[in-house]
Amino acid sequence: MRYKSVLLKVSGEALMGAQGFGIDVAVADRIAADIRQVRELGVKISVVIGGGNIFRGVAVASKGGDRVTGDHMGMLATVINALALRTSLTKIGVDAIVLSAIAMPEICESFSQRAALAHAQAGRVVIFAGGTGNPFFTTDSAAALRAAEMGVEALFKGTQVDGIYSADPKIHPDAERYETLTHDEILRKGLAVMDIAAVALARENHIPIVVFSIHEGGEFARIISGQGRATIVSD
Ligand SMILES: Nc1ncnc2c1ncn2[C@@H]1O[C@H](COP(=O)(O)OP(=O)(O)O)[C@@H](O)[C@H]1O
Ligand SMILES: O=c1ccn([C@@H]2O[C@H](COP(=O)(O)OP(=O)(O)O)[C@@H](O)[C@H]2O)c(=O)[nH]1
Repeated sequence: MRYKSVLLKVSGEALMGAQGFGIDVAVADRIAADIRQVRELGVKISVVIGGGNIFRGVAVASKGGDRVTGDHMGMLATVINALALRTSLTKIGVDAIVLSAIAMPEICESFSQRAALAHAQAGRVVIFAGGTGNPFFTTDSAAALRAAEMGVEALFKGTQVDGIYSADPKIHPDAERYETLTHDEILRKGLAVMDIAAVALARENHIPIVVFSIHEGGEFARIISGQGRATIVSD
């Protein structure tokens, strides 16, 4: 096994499936099954979940609304997604817990590094909700931050595309796909698959980033086992 402990960033958009908004339970169930498969390989997993399927702060700001309020709404969206993923995991017998960066004790536990490490040690899949808890950040940055706090061996970004390309492959179908890159190359070439703050934080903490398609069932386990299709970023 290439890694023994990883953090998986699940894009909010992935959860909406073909319906274009919200949560497709069948997709959440499939992602949960992928997580269970990797867990069965003996890998410790924690998860940061996005919120873009429900709300993005920039969408409010671009229509003349207040960015900070928009970001608060976006962070709340990640909590909704985290609860859905926990439900899907619990249903298939995987013990999972949601820790939120924004306190909402009636709904889930609040994040602390201590609690997160204790739950992981107890064998639970820890789902981090609420992003970093601060506006003007993204859940990619939250993923790099939690990856550093959990001391994992790699940050897996499960997204809409199967790796990092020389340009956005959705806009430029002829873009070249990279097998490997360094953090520096992503920043230097301005590759937009992950935000700059997230890549810089991962670089500083020497955390490899693995970008792969979350839409391919079983791909997470294949990559962990050294197969599959992904771009691996390391220093
Ligand atoms: N150089 C690039 N390589 C790969 N994907 C890119 C690149 N530039 C832009 N993208 C786009 O970035 C998207 C992933 O970023 P983002 O929308 O933040 O995803 P997520 O919702 O998974 O966090 C991909 O769906 C892809 O269309
Ligand atoms: O630390 C964070 C993480 C997220 N957000 C807000 O939550 C939204 C949803 O997160 P993101 O866009 O990262 O989700 P994804 O792209 O993974 O679906 C963002 O647009 C921001 O408005 C935020 O304010 N701070």
